[in-house]
Amino acid sequence: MAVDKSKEKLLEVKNLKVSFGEHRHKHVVVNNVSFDIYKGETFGLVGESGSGKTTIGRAIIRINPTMSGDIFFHGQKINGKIPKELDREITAKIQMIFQDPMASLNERAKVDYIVSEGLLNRKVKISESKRKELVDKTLLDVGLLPEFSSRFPHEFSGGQRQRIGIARALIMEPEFIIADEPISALDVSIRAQVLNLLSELQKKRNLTYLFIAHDLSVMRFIADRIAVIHKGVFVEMGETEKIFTNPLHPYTKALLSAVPMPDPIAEKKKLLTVYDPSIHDYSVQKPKWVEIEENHFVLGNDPELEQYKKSLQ
Ligand SMILES: Nc1ncnc2c1ncn2[C@@H]1O[C@H](COP(=O)(O)OP(=O)(O)OP(=O)(O)O)[C@@H](O)[C@H]1O
Repeated sequence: MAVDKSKEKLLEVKNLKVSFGEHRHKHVVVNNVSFDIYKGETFGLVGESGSGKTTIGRAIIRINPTMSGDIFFHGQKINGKIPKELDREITAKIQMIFQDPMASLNERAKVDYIVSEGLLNRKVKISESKRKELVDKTLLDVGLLPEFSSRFPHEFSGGQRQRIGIARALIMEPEFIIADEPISALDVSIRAQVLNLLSELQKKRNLTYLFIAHDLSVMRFIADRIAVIHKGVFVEMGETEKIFTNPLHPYTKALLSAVPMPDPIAEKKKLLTVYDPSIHDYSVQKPKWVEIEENHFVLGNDPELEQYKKSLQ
């Protein structure tokens, strides 16, 4: 899907910085990141382990405080101090699906409770019969049977548990879902099913996704646009097919050439052999983030940008 700029910008992230630690121990892990996500699209974040992808997701959902920059949802600022009413609204409208369905579900609670926990915490209560009806419907929507609601998480397979995680998000009727490596902890044989489920739900419910993954083949399948992040900084952003067929930044090229490995440390080591950040000489001029062609952004200093431009001709 090409970017349709006439569509509403659902989420706008402007010059976002996130840091951890205090004073001398402070380290910035997301540095000056800007992007928009249009309603109905899937925006992918790719980059190696530790590059800051999850931190961005958690900043949007207000788990991580932001150091500077702005995040807007439907044009309303949602980071920093915000009115209670807005906080409540976005708590429902923005949901997250987590990587590890084995760790993210409360083992001692039944599916019925897990799936409707968000509803129970809401200010406006719904009737018990309506709640049950919603749980049943949502379970069906994610391909599970309503009678599963009286069971405990350990009675399910990894794929089914991830479906429970998806149901828990969906029941809140969100508009925007942050899917943080939602299939990477699953058995290879069922990854496609869960990915297809997410695609179907997106169409049926007009959902917008921020999809975080380090596996590029997954990204190519699911994302309309992607941003490539390296050490907390965006190095390239554009339509997925364009990035795959015409990567400009050397880090993007390195990512595309490296086959993903299950062990993040091994993957990092391998990437280091194909991408050496010291190739960039930023001592004279700091790199700029520019739109090198329509909807295609890249980071570079003037000589690099010149070279990228030439390679597009
Ligand atoms: N709560 C925290 N306190 C301190 N440092 C943190 C915290 N959360 C994340 N970090 C650090 O921030 C950096 C970015 O981490 P983040 O989890 O966002 O990366 P990621 O790209 O999502 O990686 P992964 O794919 O491994 O989840 C890492 O160096 C990490 O150690």
